[in-house]
Amino acid sequence: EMAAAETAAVQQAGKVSPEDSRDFVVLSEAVPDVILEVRYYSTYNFVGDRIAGYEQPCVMLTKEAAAALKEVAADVKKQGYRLKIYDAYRPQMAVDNFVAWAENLDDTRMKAYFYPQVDKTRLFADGYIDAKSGHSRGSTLDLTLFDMNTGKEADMGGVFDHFGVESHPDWCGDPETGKYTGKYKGSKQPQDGQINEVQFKNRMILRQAMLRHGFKPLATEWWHFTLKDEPYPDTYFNFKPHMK
Ligand SMILES: C[C@@H](N)C(=O)N[C@H](C)C(=O)O
Ligand SMILES: [Zn+2]
Repeated sequence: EMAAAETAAVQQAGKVSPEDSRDFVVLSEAVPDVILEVRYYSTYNFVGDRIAGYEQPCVMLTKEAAAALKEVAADVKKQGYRLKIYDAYRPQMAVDNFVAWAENLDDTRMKAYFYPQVDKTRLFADGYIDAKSGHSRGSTLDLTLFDMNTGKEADMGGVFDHFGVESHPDWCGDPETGKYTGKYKGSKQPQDGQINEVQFKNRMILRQAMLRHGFKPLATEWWHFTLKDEPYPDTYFNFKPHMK
């Protein structure tokens, strides 16, 4: 056990125990406007089972990330949307569950739904799942827009955790300029999975809102963002998400 002085020194150095949830908030309390669909608590995810550590249908983030997300929620609300959250803080034990699942190549129960074109052996190598995930640092989340006019999710031309090039933010357009091209990286005309201009623009509405309030994107997944100034860039937390 750590001596009190040692604990204080560790805290001062900006380090924190992976079990310490003190700086985390429950998202539905911090940002009541969000809609939750906790896919790793359910079995409708790329594994097909509830994921280790998800014992409550509860979503947590660092208080810093939640504060930024609250601004995003207000921003998109003015545009007629709410935020729908699929995952946020993810304990390391859940990521370890993904790794163990990936090692069992016989288990492809959910392939048709989540990685139809990508070989299971490539999911980590191609950047769709990380063995050390930003999600475990507590300031990363997966989300989409919910359109309040239609009462449905905005049409993104693809769904959360669809692992494949069709989910790359530069699929069929340039996310830097927001311009739709219908092509992949300016050249290849996609045979399958082409998204239309409305779908590309919907991805951009989400992306622009997230970037305006301090988040950065990921090159492989349009739904995934990390707080740029994340408070724990080196800590991979491992407590189970819980209502406080
Ligand atoms: C598993 C998927 N939802 C995801 O979060 N992928 C990124 C790359 C991660 O594992 O951090
Ligand atoms: Zn993610």
